[in-house]
Amino acid sequence: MTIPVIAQLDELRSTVAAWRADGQRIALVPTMGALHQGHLDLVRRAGELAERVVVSVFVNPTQFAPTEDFGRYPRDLERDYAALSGTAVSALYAPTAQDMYGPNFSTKISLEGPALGLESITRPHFFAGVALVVTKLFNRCAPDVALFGEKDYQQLKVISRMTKDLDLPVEIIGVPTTREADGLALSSRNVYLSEEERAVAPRLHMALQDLAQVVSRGDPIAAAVAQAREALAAAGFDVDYVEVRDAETLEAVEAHDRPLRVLAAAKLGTTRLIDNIAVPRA
Ligand SMILES: Nc1ncnc2c1ncn2[C@@H]1O[C@H](COP(=O)(O)OP(=O)(O)OP(=O)(O)O)[C@@H](O)[C@H]1O
Ligand SMILES: CC(C)(CO)[C@@H](O)C(=O)[O-]
Ligand code: BAL
Repeated sequence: MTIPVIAQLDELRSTVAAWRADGQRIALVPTMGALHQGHLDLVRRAGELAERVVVSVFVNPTQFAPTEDFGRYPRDLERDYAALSGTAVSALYAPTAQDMYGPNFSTKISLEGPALGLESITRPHFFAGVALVVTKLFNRCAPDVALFGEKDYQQLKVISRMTKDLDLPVEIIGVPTTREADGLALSSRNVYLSEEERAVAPRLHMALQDLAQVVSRGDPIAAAVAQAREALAAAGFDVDYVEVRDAETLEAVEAHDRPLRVLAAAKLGTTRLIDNIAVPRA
C-alpha cells in the first residue's frame, strides 16, 4: 500500500480529522529521519496503541546550535519512505522549516525541572528547541498518543513534564532503547563513526552497565561515577557527563534510595554519543 507523504499543514489536518471522525485513535512518532530499527520499533509500538500512525520527519533547526551538525545531519526522505514500507505507518509528515517557523516567528518555551543539567550543560539551546517543535507537532497532528525513545531519556522526561504542565491532551509513551548486538544504542549519528570509533563505541554502554551494578550494590555514587569516567577516558572518549539521577524527576541523588537512572554523553572524535540505563533494584 502506498503511504501518503504529507508536507502541507491543511492536508495533515484534513487527513487526521477524517480518521478522527471515523473514531480512529492516532499515534504520532516524531523523528528527524535517517530512520533505523530504533525508529521502526517506535512505529511498531505505535501501531499497537492506535489505528493510525503518523511518522513525522523534520530536522528541527531550533534544537541545533550554530556549532552543531544541522548542516550535515543525514537527510534522505526516499530512504526513510522505503524503510517505513510494510510497517504500521499511515502517513509520513515532512513539513519544511519555512512552514514550521514562518516569518517573524518569535515564541520560546522556557523549561526547568528535568531539563536542567545533563544534555543542557553542553546543549543549552536543545530542549527549548525540542519543546517548541514537539508542541507544534502535537497541535498540528492532534494525536492521542505520542511515542519517544528511552535512548533520549532526558528528552522523554522533559516532554512528559511539559505535556503534564501545559495540559496537552496527549499521552506520552516511552519505548526501550534498541541496541546493536554489542550493546551500542542505535542512533542516526552512528553513521559519523569511523571503523575504529565504531569498535570502541559499545564501551559507553559497558561503562554504564558497570556503573549501574556498582550503584545497585549500594557503593558510594560519587566514587562509582569517577571510576566510570576514568574507564571512558581510558577507552578514548571525551566525556561530557556521567551522572546518576532520580529515574523520574532526574534530580541529583546521593544514595540508592529510589529508582535511579545512569546517564552519560561522550564524544568519540567528533561524534557525540549518549546512552542511559536503569539501575537494577538492590
Ligand atoms: N536506539 C533507539 N531506541 C529507541 N528509540 C530511539 C532509538 N534511537 C532513536 N530513538 C527515538 O526515535 C525518536 C527520533 O529520534 P531521532 O530521529 O533523533 O533519532 P536518533 O537516532 O536519536 O538520532 P540522533 O543520532 O540525532 O540522536 C526519538 O524519540 C528517539 O529517542
Ligand atoms: C523529538 C524530536 C523529533 C524533535 O525534533 C527530536 O529531538 C528527536 O528526533 O529525538
Ligand atoms: N535524538 C535527539 C535529537 C538530537 O540529539 O538532536
